[in-house]
Amino acid sequence: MAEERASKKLWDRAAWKDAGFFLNYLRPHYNVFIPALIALAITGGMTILFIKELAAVAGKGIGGAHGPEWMAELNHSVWYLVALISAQAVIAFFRIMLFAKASERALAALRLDTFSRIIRLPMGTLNHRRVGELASRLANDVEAMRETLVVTIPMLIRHTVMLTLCMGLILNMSVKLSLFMVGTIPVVIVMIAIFGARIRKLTRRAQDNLAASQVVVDESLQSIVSVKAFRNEAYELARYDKNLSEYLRTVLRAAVPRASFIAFIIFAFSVALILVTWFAMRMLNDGGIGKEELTQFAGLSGMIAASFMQFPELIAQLQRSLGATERVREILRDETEPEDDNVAKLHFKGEIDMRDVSFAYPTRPEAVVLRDFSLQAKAGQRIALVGPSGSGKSTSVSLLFRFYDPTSGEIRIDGQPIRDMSLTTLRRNLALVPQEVLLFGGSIRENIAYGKPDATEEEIISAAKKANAHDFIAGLTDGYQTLVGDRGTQLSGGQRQRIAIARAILADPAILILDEATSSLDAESERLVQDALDKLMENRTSIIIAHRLSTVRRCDQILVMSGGAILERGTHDELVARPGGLYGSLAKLQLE
Ligand SMILES: Nc1ncnc2c1ncn2[C@@H]1O[C@H](COP(=O)(O)OP(=O)(O)OP(=O)(O)O)[C@@H](O)[C@H]1O
Repeated sequence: MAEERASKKLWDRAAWKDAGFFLNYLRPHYNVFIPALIALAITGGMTILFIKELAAVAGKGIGGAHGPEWMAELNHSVWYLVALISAQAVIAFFRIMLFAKASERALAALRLDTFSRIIRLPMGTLNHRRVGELASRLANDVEAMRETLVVTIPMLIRHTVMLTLCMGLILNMSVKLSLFMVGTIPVVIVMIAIFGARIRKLTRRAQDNLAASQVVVDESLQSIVSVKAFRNEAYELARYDKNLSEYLRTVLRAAVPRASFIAFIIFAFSVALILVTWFAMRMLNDGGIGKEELTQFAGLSGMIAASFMQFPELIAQLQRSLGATERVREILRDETEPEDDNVAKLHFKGEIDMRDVSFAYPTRPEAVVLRDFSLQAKAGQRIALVGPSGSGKSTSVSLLFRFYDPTSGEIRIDGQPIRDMSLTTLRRNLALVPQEVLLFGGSIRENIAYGKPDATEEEIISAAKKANAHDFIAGLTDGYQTLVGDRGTQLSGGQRQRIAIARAILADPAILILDEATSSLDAESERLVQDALDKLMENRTSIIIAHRLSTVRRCDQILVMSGGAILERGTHDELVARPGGLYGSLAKLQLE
């Protein structure tokens, strides 16, 4: 699953090349980032100096130094140590601040860029990629990159500097002892390589299982009403339990190599310690090394071991981050819809001509959803689309918005092919009042102004009045400033619909698409909504995905769809009069 793809080998050159794109975001902050890197190297070096001096003083003291001269030397060393750690603390403060400044700014720019790409992706790509996956890229993958930049890379640099310095210093003290100590390391490296790979693989699988069980939690909580209504709590629990059991099995399987690995590492390090101590004591006995040097050697060796132990985790984190970087990079490479927000405003008359349009969704090219679909509307006409669920009504409308392009045939508005128009001009001339209105978190005012962000207060109120929404809004304590909660749940269906109508009135489109609500409103609410819709449809071309005969009756033309093709077309009276027609039988059913 995702994790499998997320991790990249360190020697994967393509992945590194991909990761290089991030430097473009970091480059503007080099003036801060590079000093931070230098500060990092300096503080790493200071830590080593600190350990070296501390160990030397201890070694000399334990080695038998005493008297006033020694006390003066000791005091001198202590002052030196205090000065050293104070300077280190100050530099560390600035280093962390500088790192945060550079990397957080670069990452914010990357997040903004990524979201701007995602939101401009064409519908086809959005369907293909699934919204949850895209959201997770923005959240998790960029977060993984953040972790790497703010924690992993600084740690890697710090430990590399420290390792190199320590090695240099101990080699300088005693080549023999150093080589003996370093000789124990390859055994540990081989064991890490063998056990580490197996553990990582099993851990990754366990994480996937855990993620799958999390999906069950997310899904069932999102559809909690259905779960409860069907009394399916036990069913969901069983699904969760199944994934959890798989996780448990994998995790426990991973426990065996993990336990062996940890036990072995502890054992191997202890044996190495015994061996090195034995060798060191022999050297001390032979006079090959002094007591002061020996404690220094021990202190620095401790630092080497501590740094060394960090590397496997740091490298694993770097590999995960390389994978995450690649996935973010993929989005940045996806082709987006053109940005043409600054085109001059052009108001259409509203003449629609869809001719012999056929279409299949890019995700399912074998399923033809529209066949030779034709729709002609003069400016100001009302056209109804009726037909069973899945017959292609919504699809034909999404072609008008150019969410997708037809496989064959042509769509023109005011005689111009929409393929040649700017998307902004096209979509600013269209407005959609959907069946189920979801409001954005924000105030009612902002929600109405969504179709025309620069609208004045008067325009907003006038639109709300036409939409029969002003009275109920004015009745709320905060009026137009009332915040609609998570997706506007505190407002009733009819109220939300009237806000959507006000939004469309304000946007003043030449062409209106109306997806009639199927859920029935109470009589009063229905009357208010219908009346608002009638005002909205005045002087505009309207395409109505219709479910009620009352609306259809007054339309200039009705297209009866089935299986992506138009079976019948005409006015209500013409269609009812047609013997054996689908519309006629539907009308009969509804009227009876
Ligand atoms: N994004 C998509 N990707 C692939 N197939 C799709 C997609 N959207 C819809 N379809 C398919 O296209 C066909 C027509 O769907 P469409 O939503 O246009 O029908 P509809 O007449 O509007 O139905 P309803 O009245 O239920 O909304 C259906 O078979 C549907 O499964």
